[in-house]
Amino acid sequence: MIQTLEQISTIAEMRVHIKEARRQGKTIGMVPTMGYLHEGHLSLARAAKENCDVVVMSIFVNPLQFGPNEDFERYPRDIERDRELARSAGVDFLFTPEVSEMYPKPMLTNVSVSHVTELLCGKSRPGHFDGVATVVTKLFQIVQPDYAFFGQKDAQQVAVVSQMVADLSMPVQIVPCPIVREADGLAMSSRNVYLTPEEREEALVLSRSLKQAEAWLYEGVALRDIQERMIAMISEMPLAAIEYVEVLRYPDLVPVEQPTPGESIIVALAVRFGKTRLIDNLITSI
Ligand SMILES: Nc1ncnc2c1ncn2[C@@H]1O[C@H](COP(=O)(O)OP(=O)(O)OP(=O)(O)O)[C@@H](O)[C@H]1O
Ligand SMILES: CC(C)(CO)[C@@H](O)C(=O)[O-]
Ligand code: BAL
Repeated sequence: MIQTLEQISTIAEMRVHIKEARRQGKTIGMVPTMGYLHEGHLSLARAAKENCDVVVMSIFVNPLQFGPNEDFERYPRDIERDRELARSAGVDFLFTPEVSEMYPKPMLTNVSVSHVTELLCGKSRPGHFDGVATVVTKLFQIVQPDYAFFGQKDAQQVAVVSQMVADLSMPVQIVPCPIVREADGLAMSSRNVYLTPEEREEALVLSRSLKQAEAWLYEGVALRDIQERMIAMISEMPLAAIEYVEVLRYPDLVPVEQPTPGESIIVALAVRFGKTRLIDNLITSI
């Protein structure tokens, strides 16, 4: 069957299609993104297609989640290419609102999740997760998905959105999906295009250090020592500037001395290479 895709840019039109899908008793899967699609995004769309009758992908670079000195203006955008990739991954509706459609007036409402937002990216990007929680709430209100697919590359985002959905009894199931990597281990990210060849080469230390951390974890190395060894390993790269390396319990993001068997542990990092901020993580248990 030929996959067709409809691009929609207004909330009103999106609602018409959602209403019709619901009338036909179809299940709706949503994949929220900021576009400039890569295999990571497409893996979410395919997972949605396997599990839902109708797949809605949103592409919206959300100004609310960017700090004043961050890359909102220069965030990569290519809607023509994205449309074709989304279609080939089984997306039925591509929701691409302008900022003026999503925020026609100054926003006086803010959705804020506490605790799990107070460290890692939440600490280094103040207000970021308020912006995420607010726009995700709004997208869920518009699309009313039964399932929403998020990548574990943004593991803290999964923890924040899952907490929000549980706390506010939102009628949607969050489906976390595994990190997709390049053949050499670099986690796929739209921001990888910013990297110079030298920065990209050095950035391989991130996935390498996470693999090493996993081995140390199984050997019973203390979590604090794992953190210190990773910092030493990444610091050997002249172009790397570490924002954080943390080992915490997941998904509540609480520091623990040593993991107990079966308990999920996240090793999470954010490191800058030149102007590019990369994140990566590993979630595992002993
Ligand atoms: N490598 C990846 N593997 C799996 N999911 C991913 C990957 N990269 C992004 N995603 C997921 O895609 C969704 C949209 O993310 P987003 O559009 O911010 O892409 P991104 O590549 O993470 O961008 P950036 O790294 O520049 O923030 C999120 O749920 C995110 O976790
Ligand atoms: C979930 C999201 C689309 C909200 O803007 C964004 O944070 C992202 O792309 O991960
Ligand atoms: N994937 C997280 C979106 C952001 O960096 O703003």
